[in-house]
Amino acid sequence: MATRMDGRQLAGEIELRLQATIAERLAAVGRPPGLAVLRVGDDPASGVYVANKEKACARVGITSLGAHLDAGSSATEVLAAVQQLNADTACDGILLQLPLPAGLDEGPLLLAIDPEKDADGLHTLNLGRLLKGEPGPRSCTPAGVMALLARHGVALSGQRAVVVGRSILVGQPMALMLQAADATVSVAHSRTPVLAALTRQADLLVVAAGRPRMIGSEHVKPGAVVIDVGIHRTESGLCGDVRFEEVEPIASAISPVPGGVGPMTVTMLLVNTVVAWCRRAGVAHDLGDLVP
Ligand SMILES: Nc1nc(=O)c2c([nH]1)NC[C@@H]1CN(c3ccc(C(=O)N[C@@H](CCC(=O)O)C(=O)O)cc3)C=[N+]21
Repeated sequence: MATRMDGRQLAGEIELRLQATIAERLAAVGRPPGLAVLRVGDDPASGVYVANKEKACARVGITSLGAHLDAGSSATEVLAAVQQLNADTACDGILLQLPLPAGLDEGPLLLAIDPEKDADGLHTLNLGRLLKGEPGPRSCTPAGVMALLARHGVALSGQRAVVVGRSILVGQPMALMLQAADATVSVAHSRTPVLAALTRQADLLVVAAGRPRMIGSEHVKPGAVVIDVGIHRTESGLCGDVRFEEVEPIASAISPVPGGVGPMTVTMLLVNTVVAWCRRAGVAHDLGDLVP
């Protein structure tokens, strides 16, 4: 039976660290950290995530500077909101909640975010920093996966890792972070021939394909570590990209949905915000084990 990789537990522990980091530096900086979640329209799933992020901010002492524009907003209006947050000295982190309503192109809007306030790590400059191994905010979901692996003592050097999914949000930065940790990484996607033949070679399997319950026992080498990044709302509740009940008996460790990667994503967003707050104030932080 596999070890369950409990993201809620680890997220809670990191939140305690953030709380202490903030409290110890509050006098030196002179104001609390601020995180703006910029939401456009009313995607119902986004509503839940935004609410989770705001609650987490309140727990650790980050001020939420939420901005909610209506679904019919023009690109110019969203851009103006981003620029206002860039200029706001009380704002250390900006997250543009995706997906945007149809008709709004996320590309130029993500590029408009001040890279030093890019709490999501999705700006081209920060993706480039990751590619080159330079410090900077890292994409929250893959950074959360790395923290979960470290916490469970999963050694990556010399291991074969397979990432299923090649999105800019998760798959691509995940592959780069695993390579930086000396894993040998393959990236599979919807056009990969004989997916199971590849995934069965993996010592570490990270599934971020966005297809409910697509990965089963036939895809997994006995003893592998399996990370499920998917989250889907179905009639029978939340599920991931992995058939948990099928894979758990053969894996050595597995992250559940919910309670695995999701809470870690939120926590890494807070970490990026607190690190940016320290950097902008010229104060040292103690979170270097979580983001470079
Ligand atoms: N710019 C941007 N950055 C994101 O990081 C981003 C985004 N847009 N758009 C949507 C996705 C999705 N996402 C999640 C965050 C938290 C949970 C989370 O807290 N999940 C809990 C349960 C949540 C529930 O109960 O519904 C868990 O897995 O245990 C899930 C998913 C961030 N995303």
